Amino acid sequence: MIFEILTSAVMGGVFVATKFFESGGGNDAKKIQKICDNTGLYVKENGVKKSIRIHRKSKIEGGNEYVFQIPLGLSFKDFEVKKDVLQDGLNIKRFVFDVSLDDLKSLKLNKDILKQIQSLLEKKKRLNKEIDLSFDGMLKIQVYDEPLPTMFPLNESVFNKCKGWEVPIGTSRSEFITHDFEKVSHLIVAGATNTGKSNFIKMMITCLVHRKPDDVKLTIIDLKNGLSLGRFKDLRQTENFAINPEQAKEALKKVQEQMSKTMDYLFENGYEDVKEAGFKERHFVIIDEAADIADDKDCVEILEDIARRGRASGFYLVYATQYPTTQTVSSQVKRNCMGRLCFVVDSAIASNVVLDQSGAEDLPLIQGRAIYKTVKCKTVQVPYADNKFIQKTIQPQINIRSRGEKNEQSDSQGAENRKYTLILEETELS
Ligand SMILES: Nc1ncnc2c1ncn2[C@@H]1O[C@H](COP(=O)(O)OP(=O)(O)OP(=O)(O)O)[C@@H](O)[C@H]1O
Repeated sequence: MIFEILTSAVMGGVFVATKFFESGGGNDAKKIQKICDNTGLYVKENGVKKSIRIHRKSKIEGGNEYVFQIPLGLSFKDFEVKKDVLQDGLNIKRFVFDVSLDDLKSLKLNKDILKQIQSLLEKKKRLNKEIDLSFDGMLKIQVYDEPLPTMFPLNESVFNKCKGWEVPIGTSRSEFITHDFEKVSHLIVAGATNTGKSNFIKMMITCLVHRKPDDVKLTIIDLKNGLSLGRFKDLRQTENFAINPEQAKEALKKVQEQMSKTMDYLFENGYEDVKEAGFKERHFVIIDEAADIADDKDCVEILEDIARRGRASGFYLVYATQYPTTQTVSSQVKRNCMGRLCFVVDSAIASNVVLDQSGAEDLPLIQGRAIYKTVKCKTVQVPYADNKFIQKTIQPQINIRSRGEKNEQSDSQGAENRKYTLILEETELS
């Protein structure tokens, strides 16, 4: 009996110690204050040193949030630029006992119990905390016990989490995040080369045609020579497909005409927008590498028009670029695109163009890692869309066209002829 009480007490102690060390021994706040002091993040007033002061600590999913008052004379930016120093400081030479409740339950109450506990205690892991900083009059530092996953594979269950006109954006540390085009009609997607923009667009199109096969219409402008989005060209939902600036201009003109007709209809019938009119259809205008048409005045004017009038008429813009500058993302487009998804960029200036704040230049070099912003910024890992999964998912939506038609048809055309038509492939026998 005494033996059982003693071992239970030891096991309980191990578990409590594990949790205590995992949460930073309860002293991450003190550690943050110390790091700030050591790195010069304090002021001197009349010879008296003034450091950051802890205001509140609260539990958040996956970690803790610490709220600090910062002394007059320091700015949020001063702390933001020291993010790496703070994060490394919290992780320096720290080990935790990686012992879960299940591990403890697996212990057997016999004479080997001490050996079993010893082997559990040897099961150590290095701390790998990540932090996020924000400011709302107070400095908020979120300390997460685990880093974000570096891979979030796309599968059908990810699509099933979306409702209405939502598409997956990714997972943050605490939640699955979607973008709802009915709430925020237009989206800018930016990031340096090879960071995951095209993957996001492919994933988004696959989701839309899978979830809304009869209601979604697509204009796809793939200025990466059609290489990245070519597999969507023959979807029955694709009304326009362009691979160069001339074709892009043609496609955009058609979209603008359609949009104007819809606006006229809404006006003549006294509707405020397509939602009120009960229209189910939504038309997505998707441009991958928009910088290539950013100096074409006609194209830019149409894009600005879509960004301005598209919400009411059900035309949604997805504007992706590798080069976010004030020249490639016009102020009109930007003002009307309240959704932003920014992968790592090369400078704080580029981050500012997309997000109106720095931060995306400091993202880790992990493909698919991005900052998503509508109102607040959230760091996410975007789902990775395997081409085989995409192909399998979109296959039922692909029109089969005759070989002759395939050769004849210019890349930007064919929408009207192709819509809802099944044209069988010619064979030697036909
Ligand atoms: N969400 C993701 N998770 C994991 N890996 C990804 C993710 N997105 C992209 N990748 C990887 O990164 C590679 C480049 O992705 P992608 O083609 O989307 O980049 P990009 O930003 O469009 O590049 P570029 O502008 O140069 O065309 C992909 O081939 C894939 O291996």
